[in-house]
Amino acid sequence: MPLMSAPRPPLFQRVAIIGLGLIGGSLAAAIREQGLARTVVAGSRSTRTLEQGLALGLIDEGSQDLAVAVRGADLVFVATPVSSMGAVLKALRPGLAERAIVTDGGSVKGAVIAEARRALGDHFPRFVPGHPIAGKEKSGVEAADAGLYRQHRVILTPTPDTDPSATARVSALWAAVGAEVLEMAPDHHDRVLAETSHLPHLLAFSLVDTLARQGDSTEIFRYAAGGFRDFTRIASSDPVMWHDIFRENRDAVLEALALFRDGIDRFQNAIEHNDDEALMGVMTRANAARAHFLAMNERTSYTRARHSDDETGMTQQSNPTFLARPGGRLNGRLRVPGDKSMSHRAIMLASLAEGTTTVEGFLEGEDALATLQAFRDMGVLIEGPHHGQVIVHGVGLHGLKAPGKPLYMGNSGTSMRLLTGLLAGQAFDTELTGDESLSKRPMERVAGPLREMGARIDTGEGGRPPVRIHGGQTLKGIHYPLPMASAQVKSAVLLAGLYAEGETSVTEPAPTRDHTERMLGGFGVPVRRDGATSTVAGGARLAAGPLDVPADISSAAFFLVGASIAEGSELTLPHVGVNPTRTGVIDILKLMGADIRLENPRDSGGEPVADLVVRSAPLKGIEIPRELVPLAIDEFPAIFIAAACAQGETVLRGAEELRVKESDRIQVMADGLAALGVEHEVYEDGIRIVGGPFGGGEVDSHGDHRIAMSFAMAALRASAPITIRRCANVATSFPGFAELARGAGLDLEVHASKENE
Ligand SMILES: O=C(O)C1=C[C@@H](OP(=O)(O)O)[C@@H](O)[C@H](O)C1
Ligand SMILES: C=C(OP(=O)(O)O)C(=O)O
Repeated sequence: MPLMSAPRPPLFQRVAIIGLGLIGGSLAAAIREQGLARTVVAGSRSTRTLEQGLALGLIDEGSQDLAVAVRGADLVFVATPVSSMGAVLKALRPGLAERAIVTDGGSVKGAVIAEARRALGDHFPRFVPGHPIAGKEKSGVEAADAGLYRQHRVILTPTPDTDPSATARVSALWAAVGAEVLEMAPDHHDRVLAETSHLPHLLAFSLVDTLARQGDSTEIFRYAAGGFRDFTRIASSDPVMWHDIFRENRDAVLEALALFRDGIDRFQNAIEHNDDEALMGVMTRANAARAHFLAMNERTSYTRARHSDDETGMTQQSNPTFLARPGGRLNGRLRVPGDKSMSHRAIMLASLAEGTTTVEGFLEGEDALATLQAFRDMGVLIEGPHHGQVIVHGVGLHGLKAPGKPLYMGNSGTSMRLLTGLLAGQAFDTELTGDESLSKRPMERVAGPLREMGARIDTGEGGRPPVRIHGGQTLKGIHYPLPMASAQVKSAVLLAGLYAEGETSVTEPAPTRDHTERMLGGFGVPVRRDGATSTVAGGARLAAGPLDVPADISSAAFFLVGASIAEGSELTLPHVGVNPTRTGVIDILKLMGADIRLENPRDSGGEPVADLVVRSAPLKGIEIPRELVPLAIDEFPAIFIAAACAQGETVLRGAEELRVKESDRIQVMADGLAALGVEHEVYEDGIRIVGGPFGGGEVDSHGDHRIAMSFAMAALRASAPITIRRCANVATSFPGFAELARGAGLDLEVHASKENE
């Protein structure tokens, strides 16, 4: 919002900046640039600094007398070193107007608040402690930069005595200069900063000093390459400032240092004792944690990033918008990412196995990563993922450890439901949480049968997450007739059955995906299958072995539909899993007239795979056979788009399960179709869609990955662009979708936007 067009009243009349260095000078510059105050005054002991400030146009006036500098100001920003804050506040106090708000930029809050309370006396409620987290290695007024605070965080730490209206005005100022403002208790701030800023600075100073004191230090520095330079960049920071910070935040810094010392001792031990597992454990956990915070800082959609956001409210989510333009066709050969259902199960079973399992083709999407992270949190050493390869060092059926915090399942129903079954048999308690969408999905469907087995499980309001599982229960095998066709419920019961006395069996009303049964077999645990009933015996041991995860037919489905509806298309999708419990989408599209061929059918570790070849073909509307519904359950959003492009009507019934997926997929698809002008009628358990030409428009995916990707494909046949909102969750099942689709010929742009889900 640069100062241009319509004049608006400035936020403040007269702002006094005390201490015109990088931090104070940059705020002065930003206030100037944005027209946020009529007058900016500076107070500084140094005439040279004041002259520079005037010469650079940062301030209108300056005074060496701080009480004079603040006279008549409605906002005072103190940006002097923390150690001098008490004296500075005392010096300016006599000049403060009654309603003046005072705020600061000190990087330690507890000590500054104590000083401010003493120095300001009855004016203390108008003091708003703050800390802009921004800086450069350069210092001084000449480094002032109006953009310094843009997209940086500012933490305000008001006390119970702080006047909320003063906090609100300071917050408005920081927001106006482009910062993201958050509030935090002062001691929390000091602890967090000790760990994330003060400790790394201390380590950088210490490492450089330690090496410099050695006799041959010039040698070391001459040959020190990137690692040394990267690690010690911050040792160039201002020693006086850091001296103050270490002193003022003494307790929290010492605590952080003690924590670090424990960590470094563990590292030393592992090297000394050639403990490869411990060493790899430290580094793979560190890799994962770093990926987590990078994603958080870059505000990418990322399960682990969102987790932290939920916990701390620290960052706002970026939730991209897809803009898909009409026309085009799809051509080429493209491998879609690994199967999501199998990736979840691979991590789970490999973790419970004895020995090391190498998984190839693992889906590096958020849902599968949520499962992976959960097992890391329960002490399993997992290397990767790296180009789809994951190496899991199994801990055996009883080797999981209690996690230190609730396990976050993100957007993933499969993770939460399967884990509920698996955790019901553990000796420790666990809690499973999820994002906004998952928190609305039914969990009693798994908790119910598990309780029949003797598990103790609490679900949240209305039977939804969080799910609390009380460990240490003795489970007994049951026979459970599934009330709905759900592979997740079936799998949860079978996984609990591994821990139960005797046999556990489930009978399903219609066939659903059987990856759990097949993969258990692959790990050497026999699953007896008798018609619709599958049975496992408790206490079996899982034996590790290599696993290959084929490409996900659910992800291929978007391309099967896209190539079918866009004239002139021909696509080859290699190595797709074609387990007969998953191929409903191929059967349905073929019934509609699609031209899809399965080439090179083969077996891959107990799962059938093939290369799919699809060519565009005129589609016709059909009545979808009910028995195909569970075999295509995740593909209906894409099938609805095929129906919209078909000649005649397509009718789906018996699909009420679609209402409890990541969104209500019947209603949300119907709303999107309505936006494009596609005629349809909604039923409780399905939909009727009348095919024909349709337009563009704006569609809300409701954060549902499959809805977003389906409407992207619809653009191939729309007469105008389709804008699809809230597409971040595409990364749950199909990271890289936009690039892959674009490479095949879809005109798709991804725009960043900052909407919260
Ligand atoms: O077991 C699985 O991996 C899945 C089962 C299905 O859910 P339901 O069991 O709820 O039908 C499916 O929708 C989901 O994407 C994955
Ligand atoms: C329903 C789905 O997944 P989940 O239940 O694991 O969230 C899906 O991927 O379409």
